[in-house]
Amino acid sequence: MHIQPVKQLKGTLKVPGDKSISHRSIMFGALAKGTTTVEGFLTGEDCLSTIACFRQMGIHIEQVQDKVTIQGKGLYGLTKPNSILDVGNSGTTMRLMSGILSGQSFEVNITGDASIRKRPMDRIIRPLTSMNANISSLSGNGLAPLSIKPSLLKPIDYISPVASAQVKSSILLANLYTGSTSTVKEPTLSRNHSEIMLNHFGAHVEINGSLVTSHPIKELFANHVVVPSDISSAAFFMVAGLICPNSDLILKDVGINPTRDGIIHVLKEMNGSIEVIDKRVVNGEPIADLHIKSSKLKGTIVEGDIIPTLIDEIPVIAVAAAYAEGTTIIKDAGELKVKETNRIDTMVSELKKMNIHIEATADGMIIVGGNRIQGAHVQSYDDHRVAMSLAIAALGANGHTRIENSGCIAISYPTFESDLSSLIHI
Ligand SMILES: O=C(O)C1=C[C@@H](OP(=O)(O)O)[C@@H](O)[C@H](O)C1
Ligand SMILES: C=C(OP(=O)(O)O)C(=O)O
Repeated sequence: MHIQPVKQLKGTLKVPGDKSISHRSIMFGALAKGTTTVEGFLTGEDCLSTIACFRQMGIHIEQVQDKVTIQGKGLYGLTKPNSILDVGNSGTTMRLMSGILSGQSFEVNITGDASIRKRPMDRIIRPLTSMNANISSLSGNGLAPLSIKPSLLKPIDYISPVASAQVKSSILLANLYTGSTSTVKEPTLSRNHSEIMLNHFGAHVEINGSLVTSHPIKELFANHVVVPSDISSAAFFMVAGLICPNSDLILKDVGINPTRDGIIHVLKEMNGSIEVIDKRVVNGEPIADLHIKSSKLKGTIVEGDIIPTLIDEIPVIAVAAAYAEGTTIIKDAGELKVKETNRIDTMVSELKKMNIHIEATADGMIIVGGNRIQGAHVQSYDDHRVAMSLAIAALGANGHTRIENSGCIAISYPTFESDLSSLIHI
């Protein structure tokens, strides 16, 4: 991808559907009785991997652009796939599906791409094994490929060492097969889309702060799902609109669930002009339009309980910090090291090439803003969020930027480049 600096960004944009909610609509739709319909589905490669896996397990799924119909077969309707399940680049698919597969009466192996095979799976293997799942790492090192064999699951009261919606959801899904009550306590609350959507499908999941209780149910029932626009995708345009001069953007129908909206708080704290307009609720998920205007940003500290609510947005927050006056410190974000890449290392190495003052710390980064930012030849390391964050950094730089391996953007935001072009006024 080639990016030239821009003079301003202007217009209205509806970014594609939320990735987390899109994955869950397929999984829960497959396990529900009856026909589930989805609108606003994200056609990113990760969500298409989820569709492919469930098709391989005998679920009829029709997908035409962002409209999906799933013929659910109930909690016990999945069938043994003919070959290994491949989640591609998607950690969410691997970890949530493992919870579901632990409760099936067939044996299955799951794998994914080179990045997935380096990401920690012991974080789900441990609690699922405590639930009596027969799940193991085929290489014996806590990494995928995983093998899952049939077993009779029992409930768990799990105190999670990590605030991870993927770990929490994996346990909630496995608990559908225990006929009993399980709880998960997190160090700080992670995104709660599974809890909200499971209840929308007739489950009984209680949320008490960072403690979630899954009560026994007989079955899930099909429903209609409207997917909000993904705040993690909108984040790129929030930062772009703030750092590019004379900009004025409206981002439509963005999911602003409080377990996901940390980026709005941080950018406002940095003096960003973001107005949250027309708040409403769809399928239990709060959404709103966001009005973004160019702003003179200042540095801030991002740490503590807010981190899980903006974990995927930290790469682009680092870009905002580079354009701000003063120093920004990001702490408590060690989870960034186990994403598609080590996002602390990849962002630090590539933003340095753009003449940005940024240093890695043990659990985050320190960015000193206000330097003259230079266009450069940079790498995505096949990490979609890194690629898009670098594209945003390039919009306000001096000179041209070339981003290698930008094709990975299709993992979460296939129309990123054309959406960006639609707002550019050179
Ligand atoms: O549950 C989900 O849909 C997700 C949870 C987060 O991962 P962790 O659970 O590993 O924090 C996030 O980074 C990922 O993009 C999507
Ligand atoms: C970490 C991410 O996704 P996943 O864990 O599903 O691969 C992401 O989209 O930034």
